[in-house]
Amino acid sequence: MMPLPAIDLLATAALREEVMLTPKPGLVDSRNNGAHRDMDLALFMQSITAIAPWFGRFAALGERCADMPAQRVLAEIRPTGLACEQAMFAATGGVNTHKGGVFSLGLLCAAGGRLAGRGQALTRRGLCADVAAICARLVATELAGRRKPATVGERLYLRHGLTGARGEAAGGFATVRRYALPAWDRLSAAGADRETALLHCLLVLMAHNPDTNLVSRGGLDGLQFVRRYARRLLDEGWRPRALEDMDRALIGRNLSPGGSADLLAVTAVLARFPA
Ligand SMILES: CC(C)(COP(=O)(O)OP(=O)(O)OC[C@H]1O[C@@H](n2cnc3c(N)ncnc32)[C@H](O[C@H]2O[C@H](COP(=O)(O)OP(=O)(O)OP(=O)(O)O)[C@@H](O)[C@H]2O)[C@@H]1O)[C@@H](O)C(=O)NCCC(=O)NCCS
Ligand SMILES: Nc1ncnc2[nH]cnc12
Repeated sequence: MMPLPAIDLLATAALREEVMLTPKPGLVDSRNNGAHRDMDLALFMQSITAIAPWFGRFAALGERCADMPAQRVLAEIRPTGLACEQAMFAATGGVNTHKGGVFSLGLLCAAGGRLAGRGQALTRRGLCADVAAICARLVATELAGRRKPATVGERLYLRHGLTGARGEAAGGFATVRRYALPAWDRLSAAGADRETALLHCLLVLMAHNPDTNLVSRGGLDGLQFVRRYARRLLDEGWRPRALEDMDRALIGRNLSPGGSADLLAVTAVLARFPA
């Protein structure tokens, strides 16, 4: 059994694999820029190159915080997260390519460092439980307690009660664990190729994930449109051509499921580990 690459290398590889996966409805890929005027494949690759070294820092920080109570860890790693975000913005000329990806995958790398620091094997359950413990108070402290929203996510919480990336992390990536990973395991066991399994997982995520990007661009109707479309393809079966049709439909509505794209990268990392 080959030893697993370190979780920080898996996170970087997952971001590259996600953006190269094609055809992804509404998202940047090797075929087009989806519903985006301000970013393309080259910019995403520049963003990933800038972010990559920071995943190792998250993991090293996690190892140093291995014995710290989980609820204190976020304050320890947030400055690194914000610095990583700044490195991303410097590389992209201020375009938000991976803000959510930095948050979700940074937490996963920090959790991996904490488990390793405690001499524990990295498992899907252990990684997700530690992320949930680190983020347990995040929604209450950063969303519920805020009156003046500073970001899209905070505005959508006040307006619709959507918790976005924070809620997904506080739930230990529940959408990934309940829907995407079972789909991945089922397709992999059935012999599906990796690209087909990833595209299927993206549809599963789009069908279930309350993606704040979709709501900020198209309101709750936009989110519902994408969820229903994804569920129909999952029910009827899909071919790449059907995804190209869905891509045209989302572009026509300026809809981009960026949150689900991030969770696909989270799925690709967790899929490497035993349950
Ligand atoms: C904790 C923060 C990251 C929270 O930020 P915010 O208050 O903005 O909260 P969210 O709305 O939750 O959005 C953050 C990004 O997370 C992705 N996302 C959205 N919904 C979900 C979900 N349900 N589950 C998981 N992830 C979700 C999404 O990111 C992706 O989409 C962005 C690109 O799409 P685009 O439409 O282009 O976005 P914009 O440019 O903003 O819109 P346009 O102008 O183009 O129309 C890209 O970010 C993808 O990654 C959401 O955007 C933050 O406050 C924070 O703390 N950051 C610091 C990092 C940190 O703390 N790290 C510490 C842990 S190591
Ligand atoms: N491929 C992609 N296109 C648009 N937004 C994204 N956010 C993360 N991955 C993305």
